[in-house]
Amino acid sequence: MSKETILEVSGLTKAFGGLTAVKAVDLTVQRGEILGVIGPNGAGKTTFFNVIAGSLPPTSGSVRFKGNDCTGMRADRMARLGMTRTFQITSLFPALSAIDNVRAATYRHKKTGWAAAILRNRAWQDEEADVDAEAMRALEFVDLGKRAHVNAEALSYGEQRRLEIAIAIAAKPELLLLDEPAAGMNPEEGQRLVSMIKRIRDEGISILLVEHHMRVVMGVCDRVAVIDHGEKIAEGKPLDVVNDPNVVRVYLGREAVHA
Ligand SMILES: Nc1ncnc2c1ncn2[C@@H]1O[C@H](COP(=O)(O)OP(=O)(O)OP(=O)(O)O)[C@@H](O)[C@H]1O
Repeated sequence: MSKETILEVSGLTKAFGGLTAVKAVDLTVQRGEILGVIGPNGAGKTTFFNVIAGSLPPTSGSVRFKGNDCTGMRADRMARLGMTRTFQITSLFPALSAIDNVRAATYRHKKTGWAAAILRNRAWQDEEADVDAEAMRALEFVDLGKRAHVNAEALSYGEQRRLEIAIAIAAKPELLLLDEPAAGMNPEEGQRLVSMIKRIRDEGISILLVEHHMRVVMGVCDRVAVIDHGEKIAEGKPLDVVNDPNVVRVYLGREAVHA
């Protein structure tokens, strides 16, 4: 593994009974890059993402993060190592404010235990102030600073999706895994998302992005890997990949490659 490599996925395979959704996929993410994984409906993107993120155990293959074998490691342990993922909106607490949603997630990474929380000692108070400041910084980063005290259920769809990202970056990851962040977004929200993802990378966070929307992938990724029927069929710079005959063939008849 080169010293620039932050994530190395080797021979990753996931079978559900007789159906192999991910077939021996190799992939690396270099530190500081935005890598996109695309593919048509049912190609295996979500399964691939969930296996890397520790939400599904692989059938075979390995996932190494910063040189550590973290194959099948639970998401909370991965977060402590520096790799966080976004969850779908369903994981938000609807009746909690945006900032309390971020705080709730941040508590998982706190150093002081429950005893300190009961005693409300100095260490606990210091950490409370840190959590508040970090949560607000994360919200401001995704342009939700002014909506911090609005309940998650009252946020617009696009705002809820940005809140998911705030929750993931509040943990201060070195690698962020984004699960179809543009799903359901209108073009304006998609454009906003693209600049936000670039800003996150400019903070020094590497990004693996699984995404269906070609426009978002083209606008933001340094490199793209294409999955079809669970196999990686192409990999390279976005413009090279969309002109790859294999990719054109896979997308033809299903959706426009440049859409
Ligand atoms: N838990 C599961 N049990 C059985 N089959 C599954 C399961 N999850 C996914 N599959 C199957 O694995 C294949 C890949 O699905 P997956 O959701 O990973 O694709 P995808 O590329 O993310 O698709 P989409 O873009 O539509 O979300 C599909 O044939 C799907 O039906």
